[in-house]
Amino acid sequence: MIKDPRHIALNVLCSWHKASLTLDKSLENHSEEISCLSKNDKNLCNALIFGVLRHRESIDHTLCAFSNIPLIKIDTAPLYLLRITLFQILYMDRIPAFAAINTAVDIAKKTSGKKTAGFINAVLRNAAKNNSKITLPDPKAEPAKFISIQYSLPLWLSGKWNHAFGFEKSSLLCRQINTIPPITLRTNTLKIDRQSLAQKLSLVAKNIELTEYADQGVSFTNPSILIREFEAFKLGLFQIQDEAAQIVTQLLAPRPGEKILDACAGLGGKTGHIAQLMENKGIIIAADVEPKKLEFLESDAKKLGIEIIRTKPINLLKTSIKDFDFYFDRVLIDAPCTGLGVLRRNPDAKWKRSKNDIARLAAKQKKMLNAAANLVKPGGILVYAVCSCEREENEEVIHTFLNKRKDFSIDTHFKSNKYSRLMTRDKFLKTYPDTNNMDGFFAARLKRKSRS
Ligand SMILES: C[S@@+](CC[C@H](N)C(=O)[O-])C[C@H]1O[C@@H](n2cnc3c(N)ncnc32)[C@H](O)[C@@H]1O
Repeated sequence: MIKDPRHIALNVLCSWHKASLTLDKSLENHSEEISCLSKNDKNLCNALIFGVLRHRESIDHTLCAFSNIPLIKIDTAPLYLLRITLFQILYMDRIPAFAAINTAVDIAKKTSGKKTAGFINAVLRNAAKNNSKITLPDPKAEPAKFISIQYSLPLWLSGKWNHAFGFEKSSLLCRQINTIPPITLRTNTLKIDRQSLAQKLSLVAKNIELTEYADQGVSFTNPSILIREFEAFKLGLFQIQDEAAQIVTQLLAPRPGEKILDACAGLGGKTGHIAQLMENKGIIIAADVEPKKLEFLESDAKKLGIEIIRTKPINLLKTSIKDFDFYFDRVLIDAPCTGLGVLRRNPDAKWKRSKNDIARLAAKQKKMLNAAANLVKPGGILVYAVCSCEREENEEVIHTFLNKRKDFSIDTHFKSNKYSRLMTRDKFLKTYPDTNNMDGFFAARLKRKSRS
């Protein structure tokens, strides 16, 4: 079994790159090798994988200047080995350049042969010596290109953000996306209060803070052990969830005794929160097109002490009210989306998403919102949410919906002083990593007209 953290990082990145895998899946496929590493080596392996994915475009800009072979013609394994090693040289100060290069050459000999190892050695030594001479595009003349290289964003996306948000906001957003986010969780108030949980966490993590906008959130850094090994986790005292995701459920504002549909429940991050706000009284139907996710959700709900969830595998696009016994007081549709609002946590997505994905998912979101709307009772509430800041997946979905569905309107009467600063003038919830230090989310709270 491979024991070097750099070699394992290389394997994780190569299998992520070659197959249509998410980074999480690729990490899971290599979990046996990773679990045998010491704590320090695990941290290094993680830092290399995430670091390369965060800074890939900037690294490639430097590599291009020192490689006599165009990067597109270099095989995946040597290319990622170059990226991993250059990341260590440019962004980490704990490993001397010569040591990082020697290790890369050793790995290259094993994985790609002597000739490639020689090429890697030459490119890296040259890059280590001369990287300070590299220049960036002029931000005034080529703003999108500058953002793309300086902050490592694919050019199509830097162009889109520069157009949508302007140069300054895009730069701040990109800078924040490349930082390591705090870990945020939501207290399971069915079992413990937030203060007591924070106290327990202070034994195993640093920089414990109560979130400002989410009522039950706690954030922290530097866990001393894996989170799944926290005693509080094993006891079901919390669920990991970003502050923005918690606010979405606060916007739904479910009450005890109601009937709620979580139409895209996934692994149940928001379902658990709904149950808490309902004080474990009423009915929640947790639906998703992937039954495997619902199996996980069920076992997690048991651990959290929730008794009011019924799971239902459905394709929302092929569902009507006949598939349910009743209309719902509230429906949450946390729709499948590009995930471009959570690049800080999932930097792999920026290299796998494309412009077409935005259009394709926006079309699906419109259909799903319409289908979910048919399940809301007159006078009931429908919340649409996505973890993306793209207009096509945000306002455009809602405007298309409201143009067609005259039986719905934006619920302007809902008041929450606590997070009114996060609401736009049109009463949409919008969060950004740079301005709010949260994931980028969009949510709209809609109300179905009562029968007159
Ligand atoms: C953004 S995720 C939901 C995350 C979840 N609500 C949470 O907070 O953990 C979107 C979910 O929609 C589900 N989905 C995609 N297409 C669907 C469809 N046609 N019908 C029902 N669910 C669907 C996906 O399987 C995925 O779990």
